[in-house]
Amino acid sequence: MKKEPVISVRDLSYSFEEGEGMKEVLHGISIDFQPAEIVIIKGPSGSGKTTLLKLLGGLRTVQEGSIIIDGRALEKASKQELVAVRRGIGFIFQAHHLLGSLNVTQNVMMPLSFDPTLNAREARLRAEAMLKRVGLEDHLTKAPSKLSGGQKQRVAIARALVHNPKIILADEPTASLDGKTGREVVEILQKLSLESGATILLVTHDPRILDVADRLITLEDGLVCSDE
Ligand SMILES: Nc1ncnc2c1ncn2[C@@H]1O[C@H](COP(=O)(O)OP(=O)(O)OP(=O)(O)O)[C@@H](O)[C@H]1O
Repeated sequence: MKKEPVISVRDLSYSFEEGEGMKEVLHGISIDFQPAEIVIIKGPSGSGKTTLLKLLGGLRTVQEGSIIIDGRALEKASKQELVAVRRGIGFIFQAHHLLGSLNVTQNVMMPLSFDPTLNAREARLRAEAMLKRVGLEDHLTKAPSKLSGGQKQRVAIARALVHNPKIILADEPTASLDGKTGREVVEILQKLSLESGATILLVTHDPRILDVADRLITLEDGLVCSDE
């Protein structure tokens, strides 16, 4: 039996305003992503990787074509539905966007604040358990500014995964890290996705982490030029 894709993209095009006109940067992309797949999206600078990831995460509006996530078409979704889609996704970005005014555990608790079934104590215990899984049990009450780059990125991973998302979108998660630390961060991500069955889409230029992928997609000039 064929599995239902978690994300289905059809004939997706996207343009940015440029001067008086528009510049198309994605030209009719069609791809399916399956449950529990780890997919790396690579390609030259400017090929449209980040734009694609942002569209998939509901962070940009679909202009042309279709994106279906868990049966819901983003191009037809209301603002409220888009918020619900975004909350079901774990985002990890190069600049990890940790809040400096909150400690490590409080940062990881943030996505749980939308879950009405959890009280604050349960949310804290969940966040602490997640931080333990990424090896940060000794840093629970520290300010993010007191952590190394690799540790901050592990906090960002814990925060992205604490609400058990089915989809994790990561944009250059190892870009600011040295080779060894970058590798560790990606291996943690891989281990956690194997445990939870989440689909991971990871945009990267980092050749050292390509082997964690089940599937490698190359974008060039806004088109999928290989998918293997
Ligand atoms: N906010 C924006 N306004 C106008 N043009 C943009 C904007 N963001 C991206 N672009 C253009 O869209 C194209 C695709 O950009 P995108 O960031 O998706 O590429 P990328 O493959 O992720 O690049 P990189 O590897 O350098 O991050 C580029 O030509 C870029 O200049």
